[in-house]
Amino acid sequence: MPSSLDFVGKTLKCSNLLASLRCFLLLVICSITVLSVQCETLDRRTLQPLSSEDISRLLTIQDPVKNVDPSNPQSHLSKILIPRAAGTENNTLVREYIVSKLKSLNWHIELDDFVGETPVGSRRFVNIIATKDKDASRHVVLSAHYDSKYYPNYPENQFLGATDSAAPCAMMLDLAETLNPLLEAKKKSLDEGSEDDDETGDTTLQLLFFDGEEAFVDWTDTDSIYGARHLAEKWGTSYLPPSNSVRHHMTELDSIEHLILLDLLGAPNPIIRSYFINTAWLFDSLASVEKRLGDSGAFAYGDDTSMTAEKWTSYFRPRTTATVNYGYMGDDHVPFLQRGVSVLHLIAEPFPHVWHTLKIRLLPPPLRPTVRTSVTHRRYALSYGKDRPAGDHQRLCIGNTRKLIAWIYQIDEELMSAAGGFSLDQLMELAGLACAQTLATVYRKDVYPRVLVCCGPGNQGGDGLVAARHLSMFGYQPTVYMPKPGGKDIYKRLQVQCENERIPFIPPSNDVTALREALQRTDVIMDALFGFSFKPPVRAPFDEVLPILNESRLPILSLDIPSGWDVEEGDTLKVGLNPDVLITLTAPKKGVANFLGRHFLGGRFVPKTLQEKFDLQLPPYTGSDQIVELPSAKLQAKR
Ligand SMILES: NC(=O)C1=CN([C@@H]2O[C@H](COP(=O)(O)OP(=O)(O)OC[C@H]3O[C@@H](n4cnc5c(N)ncnc54)[C@H](OP(=O)(O)O)[C@@H]3O)[C@@H](O)[C@H]2O)[C@H](O)CC1
Ligand SMILES: [K+]
Repeated sequence: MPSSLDFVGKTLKCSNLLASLRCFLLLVICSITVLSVQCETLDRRTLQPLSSEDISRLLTIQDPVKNVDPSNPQSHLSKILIPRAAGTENNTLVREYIVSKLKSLNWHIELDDFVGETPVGSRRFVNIIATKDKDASRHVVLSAHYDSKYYPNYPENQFLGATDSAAPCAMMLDLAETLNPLLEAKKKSLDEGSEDDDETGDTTLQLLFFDGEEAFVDWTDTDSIYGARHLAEKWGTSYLPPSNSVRHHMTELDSIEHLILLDLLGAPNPIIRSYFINTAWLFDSLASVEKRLGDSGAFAYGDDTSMTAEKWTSYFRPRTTATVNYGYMGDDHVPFLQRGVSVLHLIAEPFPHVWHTLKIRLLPPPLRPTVRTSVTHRRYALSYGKDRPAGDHQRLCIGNTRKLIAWIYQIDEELMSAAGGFSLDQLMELAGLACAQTLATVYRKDVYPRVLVCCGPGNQGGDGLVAARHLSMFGYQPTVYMPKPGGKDIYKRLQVQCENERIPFIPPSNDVTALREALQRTDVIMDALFGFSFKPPVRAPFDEVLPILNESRLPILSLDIPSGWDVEEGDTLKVGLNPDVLITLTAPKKGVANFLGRHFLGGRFVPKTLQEKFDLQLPPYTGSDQIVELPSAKLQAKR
């Protein structure tokens, strides 16, 4: 499958990604070791800490990169990383690979094989259940899904789902391989009676590889998590034969100590949160294992200096009483959670920026330009916390947009008229501040310090300059890229203000070499290129700039409308940026009605008189916030 391998090489070879995979692998290995090998009782709230010897032993048992290295065609990751939608031949190939690897390690394999009804007809699904000690009556379960998203047509059907969830599956296989000698030694000493530990002796590690997690059409309660729904239902009514260690009427589900679900892991710098209070202690234990590893230098890898003992930063968002939980996401754990299983959901949130996008290099040679296609299906539902805006607001804003673009010009004009009393400087200051606040809300500065603020020649470029100044004040390290500066006096003054803040500028040029270099030193892109006055098609030098930004695979936050999108029609020409986050100013434009990323509203300057005049039903801002988050388009559709 040359196209897949080429794609993998291009996307995953970067050292920070490999370092990230490696870190997570170490972390999971160490934590699961603590859980399955060392701890005395699993439901206790403290786990026995790892000694320095334990850590070095775990690091030296096996090279932590070998199995997750996508440039090695023999790695587990390479073997799994093919399009593998449920019911396809490739899905069978991947399943056979997983099963054969685990069988060779002497794990007990059970297949949960069934036919399910999907919107595209009947499909076969097969969950893989791998148990180290089949006689043990209690299970610490580690799980991920091995299917990839189904698409009917080329090129979308080449979608690989690297983080979703090939990398987690490869991590689980690596874990099985790494821990196997320890688990076997433990079993042997228990069998020989040289270790007297009734509780851990009856607990084993179980790996669940779910099939059919992805929706065939759109994520709904019935078109998603086919494998997990089937298994949770089946296990809820399958009783274990009574024995010394199995109490009467104990179901397979009762045998699960904790179900740990890995999803969307493998991209650099994930933010992982605690979602459930009954596994918060486990989450904290993982964070402390991570600290132990990080501080001991175990994450340092190759030439990448960002993971040294002094520099590494945590993947775990600390739990505080003030932390607002977004509730749970629709994923394979839900049917288990609903039946009372204790769950730890380890998922990157926000989702990796490679997620929801297909980034496919088309082969055979000659290589065609990389195409980036928006994925039309999102597959999760976030239950919103109480502090979220009511779900109707986006509909109300967008519902009025037929005339909105004309209105927006008129609102702008009226704001800056004698009756409105505003100057452009004032509006731009508030707009730019809202944009900086959005970036700081989504991308924390210890993980995403280096922001490349890409500014266009119009007022939106001015918003970008204001945002760059505020970001610098907030402690970020912005760099401004403005290939074609606009002529207005206000932009020159804003540039002076940035220079006084010692913000570096990339010299204006039609040559994109400097941009490419700057992207190597960037953590997140702020797209302040074009706003509501953009008229397709994209002209030079921006026709070169937009694909370079997309291909960088860095997270993108767009101002007002993703650059290159038609304000009314959206990304119809497929040349626009594909941002993860959007901060709309004044009111959402019709063109972004189907934007699927996180969507904020800013521009808290529209006075009551204009809101009434233009019948703008804007959501309420909270306190002194300059922004308010809108429910995603997908959530709207689900309501
Ligand atoms: N009330 C508000 O919401 C406020 C919003 N603000 C921000 O301002 C922009 C709108 O600003 P405007 O100056 O009207 O225009 P843009 O920034 O969108 O862009 C105009 C420049 O872009 C060039 N352009 C247009 N189309 C193309 C293209 N296809 N290829 C290349 N270049 C293009 C255009 O070039 P010209 O050669 O045509 O002149 C312009 O130079 C809004 O979206 C908000 O972000 C205000 O800051 C505050 C109030
Ligand atoms: K933009």
